[in-house]
Amino acid sequence: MSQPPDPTAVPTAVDDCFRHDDRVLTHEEAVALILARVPAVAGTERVPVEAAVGRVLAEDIHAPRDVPLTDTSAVDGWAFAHADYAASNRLPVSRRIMAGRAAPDALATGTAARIFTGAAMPEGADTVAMQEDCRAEETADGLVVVVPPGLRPGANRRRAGEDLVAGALVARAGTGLRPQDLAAIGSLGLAEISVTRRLRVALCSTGDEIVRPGGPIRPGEVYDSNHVLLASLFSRIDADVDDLGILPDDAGSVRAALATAAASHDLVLTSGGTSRGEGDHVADAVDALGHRHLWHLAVKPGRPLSFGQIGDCLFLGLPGNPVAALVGFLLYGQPLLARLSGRAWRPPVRYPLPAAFAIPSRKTGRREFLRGILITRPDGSLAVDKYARDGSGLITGLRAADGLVEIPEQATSVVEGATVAFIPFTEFGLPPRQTATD
Ligand SMILES: Nc1nc2c(c(=O)[nH]1)N[C@H]1C(S)=C(S)[C@@H](COP(=O)(O)OP(=O)(O)OC[C@H]3O[C@@H](n4cnc5c(N)ncnc54)[C@H](O)[C@@H]3O)O[C@H]1N2
Ligand code: MOO
Repeated sequence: MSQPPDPTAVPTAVDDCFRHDDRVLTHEEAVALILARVPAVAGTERVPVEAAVGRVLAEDIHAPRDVPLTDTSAVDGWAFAHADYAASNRLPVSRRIMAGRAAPDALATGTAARIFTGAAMPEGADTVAMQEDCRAEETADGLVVVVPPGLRPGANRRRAGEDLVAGALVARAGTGLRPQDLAAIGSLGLAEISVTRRLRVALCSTGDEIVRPGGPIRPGEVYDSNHVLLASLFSRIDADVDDLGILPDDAGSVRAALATAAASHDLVLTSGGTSRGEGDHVADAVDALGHRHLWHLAVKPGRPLSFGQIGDCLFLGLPGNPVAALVGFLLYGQPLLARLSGRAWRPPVRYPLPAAFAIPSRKTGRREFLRGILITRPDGSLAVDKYARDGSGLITGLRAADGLVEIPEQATSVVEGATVAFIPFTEFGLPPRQTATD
């Protein structure tokens, strides 16, 4: 059993008010502690805008000009001054304006311009009629367009700057860049932006019983599914990941591996070896080399999750049970990684849904995250069921689930039909379930 660390070993940068040596933290306390403790890495780099998805913006971006640059037509049709149309809905066509041409001269009063989607509106025109609604007539004096009544002033016109106004703050430093953010930045004409540097993460599994897939397995051994899980999660995250392999249940080896890893990484992430078994040396190694800021949560699964630091390198120790490893990563690893990469973080959205299950009685005092399966009821409304078996070793339940159902600490039971909080896995950036069923 690990002892609380010597307070004198606390790094000077660490604020002692966050020490929680002698009690189990709640979910909220643990997230708050992680957010308070984790500094953003220093260092930025410039990258092409189209290669920046998932990166964290390191500069504020202002619009250097209006988008769109000028008033443009939103449809193929005819452009005119609404005042002229109000006087007569038969307008001689005086010109033709294609998209991509320089801003045309002012439109002659009392006439219409043939115009196409995206073309700059001529000065004097403020309204566009869709071609499907109009009739073009050849007359002795040339082409005339007959526009139906009822068009409001400004119809089918896109205003200059209606998407982004020159000078506006388009994206703040700390934004996690999505394709639509990059489209906005591209619309400003920027080809490169500054982003925070990629994180350096070391990943390792622990335990003498763990073996890597691809080789033989003997009785008592377990294939290293957590490595597959975590490596896959990191493939979607802006980080360079080093695989440290499997640490044996040997105190000296674990300590040496963690010390070496901490010297060259921003984060060491382990799975297994966090609880109090005799072969569980990870926590002791972190205590000896650095400091644990939290261990033991009033949360199921994930109770023995630990978080700390070795020098400037952060440490997150996920429990070995695969369900606890994933839930721990999503609930605590994600805010940690967000903060470390300088990205703004918000708690995942909880959707209130009726429970399609019941829990007649439960142990209070800990928050529980169940595997939740969305179901559509006969009346078409949504509800959430729970995966039938709660075991923390069941990867099957993680695969069947669409997300997590959060049961609060004080709940003594859950009644079928009661509203529960459902967090879709998509809230954590995971893809939706797409299991082939036939
Ligand atoms: N006496 C107590 N025993 C346990 C406690 C406790 O508080 N007191 N907590 C239980 C809980 S909750 C969990 S979760 C586990 C976590 O234990 P560890 O983090 O120390 O993990 P291990 O003991 O190494 O392994 C637990 C379980 O997970 C399997 N495992 C481990 N690594 C992997 C991997 N890379 N891939 C797949 N599966 C893995 C391992 O074989 C074990 O079955 O402790 C409880 N016990
Ligand atoms: O983290 Mo353990 O059950 O809570 O698997």
